[in-house]
Amino acid sequence: MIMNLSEIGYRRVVVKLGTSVLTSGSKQLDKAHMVELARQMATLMKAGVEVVLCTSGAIAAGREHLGYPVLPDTLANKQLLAAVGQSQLILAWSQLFSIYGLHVGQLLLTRADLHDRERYLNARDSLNALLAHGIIPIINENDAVATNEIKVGDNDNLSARAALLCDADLLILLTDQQGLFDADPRSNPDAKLIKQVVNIDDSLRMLAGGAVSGLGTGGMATKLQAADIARRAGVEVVIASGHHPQVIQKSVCKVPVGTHFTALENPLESRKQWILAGQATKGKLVLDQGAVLAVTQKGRSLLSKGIIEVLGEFERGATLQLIDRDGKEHARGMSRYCAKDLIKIAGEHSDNIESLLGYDYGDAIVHRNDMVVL
Ligand SMILES: Nc1ncnc2c1ncn2[C@@H]1O[C@H](COP(=O)(O)OP(=O)(O)O)[C@@H](O)[C@H]1O
Ligand SMILES: N[C@@H](CCC(=O)OP(=O)(O)O)C(=O)O
Repeated sequence: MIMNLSEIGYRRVVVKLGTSVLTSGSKQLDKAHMVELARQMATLMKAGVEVVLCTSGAIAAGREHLGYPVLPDTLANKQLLAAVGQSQLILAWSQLFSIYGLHVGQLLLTRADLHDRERYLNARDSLNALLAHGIIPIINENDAVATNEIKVGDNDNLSARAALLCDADLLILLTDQQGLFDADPRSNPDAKLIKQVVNIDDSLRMLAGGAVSGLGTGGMATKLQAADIARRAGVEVVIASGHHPQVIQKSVCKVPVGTHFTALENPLESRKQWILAGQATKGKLVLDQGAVLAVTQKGRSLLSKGIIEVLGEFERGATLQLIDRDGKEHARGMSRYCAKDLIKIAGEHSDNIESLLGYDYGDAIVHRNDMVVL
């Protein structure tokens, strides 16, 4: 297939490779296939498209290197395998890209690096510096040190956050299926490929199941979360098979492949992207119907009057999920009050905040500038 790289529509691309692609379903890294993927990425770099690689496979590589016979069970064992495997993985990528005269630079991130605004900006500078020098940034989660508390948890979400971090215009999630199907194709042979997605809603989320076997994390459910984060920030997304011929080139040249997600025309501003992508949610506020309407339809801040219940323990500045009585999440945002204060003022008129607490940080519990409506 001849592709006209001069007509490429994208400037900066994040490619995420799942364990399923890197091992081709086996118990070891499939280096023959990795070299083909490296070749496709190198071709793009040479054509002037900047490529950021988000690679899984550390745990699989660790298991291969140590001859570990069974899947890791405990967190400590996963960390052990990731510590051994990450060095094998980056060595493999470094050798494979060197065939094409390219250098790589490694960034191992945790949620904490994306949570803190200063660290977030530092990581962004480092990514930009690598790209400015024609070096391929290779990202993975820092599994060896990350506990569940500070883990992003899966590389699909991590790659979406990376796409925001480096202001990419395309995110390509490569896996062992042709794309998103209307049911898990492993258990439903008649499942149909969904070629185009313009809106991610609950009915679509219902179709996306978890990972079924091996070392994959999250299955299609986390890929859909990643696609949602990315497209809200104005990044287009492709989910496709990592074994489809020329899949990376085709995605970048807009040749239809897998499932394509259109980006929102009016992407979130950078601070809101950070709220959505960087933070772990620490608690939930249950809103009455009027508050849900005010927040989602009228662009208002959340006031104490509309809060029915406060769930979880959190400090001021924590990111919270704003949910309705049925538990459906409508928005996410940063709270100007801690949980203990909110328990006292929930359901109360804003005028009473000062008398109830002895101080007040303003009427808005979650200000609309600190909120992302989902
Ligand atoms: N609706 C769906 N469409 C496609 N795949 C699905 C769907 N629901 C669940 N899956 C599963 O998701 C798996 C891919 O996710 P995962 O195992 O985490 O791969 P990776 O290692 O590439 O991230 C597929 O093998 C498939 O069984
Ligand atoms: N960070 C882990 C992979 C986590 C993950 O999300 O895996 P996958 O679902 O295969 O993309 C590793 O390198 O093994």
